Amino acid sequence: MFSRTSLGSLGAVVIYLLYLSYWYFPDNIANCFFLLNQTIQVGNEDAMMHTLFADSFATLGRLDNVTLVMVFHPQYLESFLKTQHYLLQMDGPLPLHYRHYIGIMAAARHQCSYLVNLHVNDFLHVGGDPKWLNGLENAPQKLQNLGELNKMLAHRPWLITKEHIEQLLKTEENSWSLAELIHAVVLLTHYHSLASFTFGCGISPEIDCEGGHTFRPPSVSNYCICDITNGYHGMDENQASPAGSIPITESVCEVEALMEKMKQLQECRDEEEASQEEMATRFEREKRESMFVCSSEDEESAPARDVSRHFEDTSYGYKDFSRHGMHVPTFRVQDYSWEDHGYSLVNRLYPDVGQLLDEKFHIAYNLTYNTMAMHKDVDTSMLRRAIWNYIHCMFGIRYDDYDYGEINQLLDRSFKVYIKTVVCTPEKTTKRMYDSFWRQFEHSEKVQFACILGGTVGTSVCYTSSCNYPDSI
Ligand SMILES: CC(C)C[C@H](N)C(=O)O
Repeated sequence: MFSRTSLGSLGAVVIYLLYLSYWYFPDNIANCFFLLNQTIQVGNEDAMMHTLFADSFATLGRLDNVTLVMVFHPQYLESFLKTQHYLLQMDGPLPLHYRHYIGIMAAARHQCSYLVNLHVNDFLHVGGDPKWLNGLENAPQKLQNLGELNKMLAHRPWLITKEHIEQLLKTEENSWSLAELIHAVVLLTHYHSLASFTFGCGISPEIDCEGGHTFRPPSVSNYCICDITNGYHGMDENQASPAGSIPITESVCEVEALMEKMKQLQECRDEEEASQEEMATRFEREKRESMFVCSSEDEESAPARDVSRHFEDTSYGYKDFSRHGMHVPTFRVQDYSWEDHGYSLVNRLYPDVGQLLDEKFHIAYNLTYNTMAMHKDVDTSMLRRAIWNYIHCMFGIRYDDYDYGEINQLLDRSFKVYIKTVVCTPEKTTKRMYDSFWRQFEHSEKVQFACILGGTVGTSVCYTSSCNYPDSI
């Protein structure tokens, strides 16, 4: 997949650089919501991790913070990098500068200046016209036409209709071919979900990028500098207990209580089965309630000026829809599924990508170490499924055979606030939200959860967009 030229020596250079940075910045690497060097042993002998770092470096020409955080889950990272490499660098319908520009448009839609900046550099590097970076109105009409789809995919994918797709294919002069459009849709969704991952883990810019000076000055040594950029300006009630305002002893019990609930639900599952009507009602209830989940920090804010120029209609977001009491239609997964619709459509028009995405979704869904915080040998499938289905539920996607009553038992409010924010308004995620759920879980488990989020966001948009393509294709 990756260029293997001198990969061995390149790998050695990367590891050496990492080793150096480890010694240069002890305790100060605040690349995300937690300190990486406390949790990842960069110098350990994990061969897969080394290979991944080297591959990532060879492909991207740098080792970015997304890779450093995602490497907690090497299997997922490998699949993620492979997909991204394919989308950005391998033969494909769209020219290279278009691909990066679409990445910019998608990341900007979620106000993710971290990803925007990365792709601005790449865009220029592959010969993109700097004028386009002054705003979407300076880009070719063909890309401007994609703005509407970008907006809907990011915020309300269920509103996309066959007409939206046809429009793009038909606009005579600036029309998209089907293959180009599929490439664009996959890029858009890839970057929408990566924006969720980035904000969900609080990933900050690399040291050499704008805003990337992440050293912690001694005066603010009790919290990570990225709090400042997230609007968390000082000490608060959480200070006494790093895990949140609930004392640590209580949050330890939370893990046990959650495990106990999982056990009870398993027993109930074996005993009684709710009727079809009851199951449908439970889904609708959960979907309705999910619209009203919001955090106390949820305020209106205008998108950062420098990022908003890459898209139009800045006021359009997920929130408008819930505030105005609009309705998210229900899609039964039996009628609209990635397996039956998305996968084959993507594969037909952009060979291999369907396969790569499918693999990524499967890894995200099935990834387990059978741990829950300090507990080992736990079957976590029930919890992971609740998370997966809850996210789909927010997008109106229903699994007939799933009892949505389980969600309320397993996911508490602070957890739902975090999920909802990361999925629907990722730019509003704060360190406080990150800290206040699953207080005793490992950071790697929270990152794992962010991978699941990425997987499901991608799947959701595929579900809803794949069914709207013209019959003729
Ligand atoms: C997301 C986490 C609860 C997953 C868990 N650590 C597992 O290995 O399955």
